[in-house]
Amino acid sequence: MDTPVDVTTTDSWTRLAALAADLQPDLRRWFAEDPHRAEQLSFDAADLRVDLSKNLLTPDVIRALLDLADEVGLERRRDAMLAGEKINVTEGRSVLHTALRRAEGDSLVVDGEDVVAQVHAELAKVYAFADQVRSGEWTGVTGKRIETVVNIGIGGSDLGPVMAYEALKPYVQDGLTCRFISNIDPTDSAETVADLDPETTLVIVASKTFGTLETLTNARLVRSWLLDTLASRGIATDDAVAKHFVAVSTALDKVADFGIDPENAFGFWDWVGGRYSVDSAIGTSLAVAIGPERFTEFLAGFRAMDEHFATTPLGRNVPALMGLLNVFYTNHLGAHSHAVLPYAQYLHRFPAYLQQLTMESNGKGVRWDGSPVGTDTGEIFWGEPGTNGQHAFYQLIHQGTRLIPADFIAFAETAHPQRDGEADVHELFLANFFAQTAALAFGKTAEEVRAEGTDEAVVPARVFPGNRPTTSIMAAALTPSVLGQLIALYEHITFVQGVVWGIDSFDQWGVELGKQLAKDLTPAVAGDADALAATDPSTRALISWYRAHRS
Ligand SMILES: O=P(O)(O)OC[C@H]1O[C@](O)(CO)[C@@H](O)[C@@H]1O
Repeated sequence: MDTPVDVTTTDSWTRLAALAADLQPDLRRWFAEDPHRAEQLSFDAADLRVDLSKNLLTPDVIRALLDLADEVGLERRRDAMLAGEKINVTEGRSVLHTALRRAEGDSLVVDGEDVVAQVHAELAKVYAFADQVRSGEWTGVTGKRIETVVNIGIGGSDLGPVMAYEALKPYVQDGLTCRFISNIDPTDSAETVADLDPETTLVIVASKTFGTLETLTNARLVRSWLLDTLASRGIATDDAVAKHFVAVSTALDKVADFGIDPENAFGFWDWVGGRYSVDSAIGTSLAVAIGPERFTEFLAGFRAMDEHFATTPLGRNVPALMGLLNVFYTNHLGAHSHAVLPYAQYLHRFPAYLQQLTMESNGKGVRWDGSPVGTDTGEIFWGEPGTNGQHAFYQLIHQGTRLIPADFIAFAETAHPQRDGEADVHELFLANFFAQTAALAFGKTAEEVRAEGTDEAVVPARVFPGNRPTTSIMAAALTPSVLGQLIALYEHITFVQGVVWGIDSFDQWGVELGKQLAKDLTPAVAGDADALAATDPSTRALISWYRAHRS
């Protein structure tokens, strides 16, 4: 195991701290003094156009960030990940989500297995299944074709599939719909199946471990709903589970224990983290919805970004630059959170997806060798689609006291071109996208406010300080390939930050204690007096209050 570099002891870290202390952000002046700024800080990464010029970047800061990458061995660690070295040290695993999108015929041998060949063998099974469902060859017990696919999973087994399904709605086959159940709140499953016909419903139970309480509970609830409803119609249910349930997991033995025929199960591998798995068989619901051809394009998009990340010199390498920049904001300029603002309604679940990707990956307090990190790690990712956010929280980004770097994402084309009189509505939308980053960067001075004849008493309230950093990401259209590119971009940004901080971005031990305690507390919640007595005073009082108030 490599010893992580303590980033705070590097020369470039010290230089960055000094640069940050002396930094007098002035985007108006920086653009005025350098007519090439926009062009020099805009990059192409696969089909994405990424403009970093409205960030608080100076040539000295860029140089120091690139030196930092050097000092922490970013390229070496990237190459180690891509080659399948066991860089997930706390779990002793390789980190090979990039192998999920390697081209057919490529080869990558890890522990004696060609993982790319394994990936394509499993993809072929997923595609054959998707084709059967889409063509109507796969039917339910009464011979009806499938109209609704219900994916039951949580975390990475839910957020990726639901986000991508929502993003790619225009590509979904007519007559097919996907729904998603994740929460153990019984409301989620009850509401989701309430108006479904079990005869035309297919359930995908998606769980890497097949041991997740929420997913298995929901799967049992939906199985009971399906069997009971069929039985109430006088339909024999002997084959119902086989016809209406399939599974995706790395634990195919547990799938069989649940009662799902392993023939109807799609596998993946422990070298894929849950939050990095939407492009594995975990994306089966998406593959059914958009079809194998589009799913292949989705994977090709990831691959194009992987190639950019793997081969582009760091000075033009977009995930590297964005990851390094995020470190600068977090550790040297005091930013705590990061907004992601897609100007695309179809990306409305993208911020939620990124929350798991970035915060489960980089919310760590020790390095991969167990030593404490000497600096802040992890950013709090959040966001909503534009323009909804503009009328809700942008006030704080424009005029608040906190520094909130923001990524704006937009597409040249819309799936729904419409006119409102003379106006092209997509252009009205894009005008907002362009306006917001300009307003955040350049602000409005007191003189400009006064020049509008504003009453002096309210001038301060109407000043926009500007110098609020943004990154603009654009693509021609939100296609399956472009979505894959966007996801891979953020996967690699997350990786870069993790390398700088010296942490294992691929474990998630921080979720375990709560799970364990929930299990331990279940008897107390159900009324076991001894179990209740063993809890702490606050928890005991809360559970007692609950027991006194339940109906
Ligand atoms: O796919 P599984 O094994 O059900 O896990 C679901 C999610 O739970 C977590 O392990 C966190 O508890 C995530 O990392 C994961 O995506």
